[in-house]
Amino acid sequence: MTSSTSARVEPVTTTGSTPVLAARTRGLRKVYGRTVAVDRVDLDVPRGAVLGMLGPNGSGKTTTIRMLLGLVRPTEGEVELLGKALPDGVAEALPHVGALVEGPGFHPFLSGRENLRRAAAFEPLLATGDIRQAVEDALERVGLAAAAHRRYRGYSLGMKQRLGLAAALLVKRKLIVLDEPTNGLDPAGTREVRKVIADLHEAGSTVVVSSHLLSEIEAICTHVAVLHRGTVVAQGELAELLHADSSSLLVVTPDVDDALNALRAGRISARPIEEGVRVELIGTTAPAVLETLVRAGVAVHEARRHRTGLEDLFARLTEAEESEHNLSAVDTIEEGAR
Ligand SMILES: Nc1ncnc2c1ncn2[C@@H]1O[C@H](COP(=O)(O)OP(=O)(O)OP(=O)(O)O)[C@@H](O)[C@H]1O
Repeated sequence: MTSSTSARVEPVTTTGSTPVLAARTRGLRKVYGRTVAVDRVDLDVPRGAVLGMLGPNGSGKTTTIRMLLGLVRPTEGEVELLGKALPDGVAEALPHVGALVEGPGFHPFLSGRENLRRAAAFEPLLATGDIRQAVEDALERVGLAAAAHRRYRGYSLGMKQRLGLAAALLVKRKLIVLDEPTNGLDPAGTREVRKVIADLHEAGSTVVVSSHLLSEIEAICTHVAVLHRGTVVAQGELAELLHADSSSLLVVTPDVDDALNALRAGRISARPIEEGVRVELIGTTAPAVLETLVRAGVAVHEARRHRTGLEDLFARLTEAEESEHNLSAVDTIEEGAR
């Protein structure tokens, strides 16, 4: 993980032995007029993973997902879906892929159940005789059975999301791609979606899920790809990225020399920083470090865990976005005042 404070964050990739990939992109780029929505994206989705695509609004998650599904043609680059190169392999790959993307195109005047039956009729892997049962099972799984008779037009955003998810679950898929699946859901709905994702993972499906919330990704994913301004700035196993650079404690103290002497006597590695000392938590714990310092009479004003690699990276990305947003808001106000 880089700790550079420059605007551009270097990509971090943590890969062990080469995994079998459910999806893969190379040099993916999409340009809309003057907007570069996605740029040089090399994404690896290991088979069996729950991969979270994490990024602030406008970072290119939806565009990447649309290209992954063959819904949008890349300006440049390659996409491989379940081992098939797009666009030629799309017909072969897609029946094994369930997707929830914006605007799934349900009919407003049909009920949730009728809409789902129509969607099921287009599923090549679903025999006509199995449609009714598959629809009822999917409605049940997403908690929509009681409202299935109501017209789609009257559904809340959360219910529309659930119906989209149900359509993705009509048959057992090798890969499920969900774009912001908890958007518009209340906490109970969010928990249900997480449960569905956990069940899919347990059943051996690969899941790609996008979110702008780190907490969301942390709760459900095994892998993560962080997007920023259309490029992947970090990807790999979530646990590895979270623990990268995480094992240190920042101790704020004016007694830097005493602190270093006491820690070194206790065979705890530490180095001076501007506000005190930074202690590596290798073979020791935060309470043991504090006890050592306090016993040595060091005045500890504050002690805090250093943010993990991923938390740190994501905070820097979103904070940078926010300050830019605020600046452009100021510009707009000044423009208006002229
Ligand atoms: N069809 C389009 N035409 C023009 N610009 C587009 C189009 N689709 C996306 N963009 C632009 O590309 C950039 C990336 O958008 P995208 O929707 O992929 O990001 P995102 O990370 O999914 O954002 P959000 O979380 O807000 O949905 C944005 O600047 C967006 O305005």
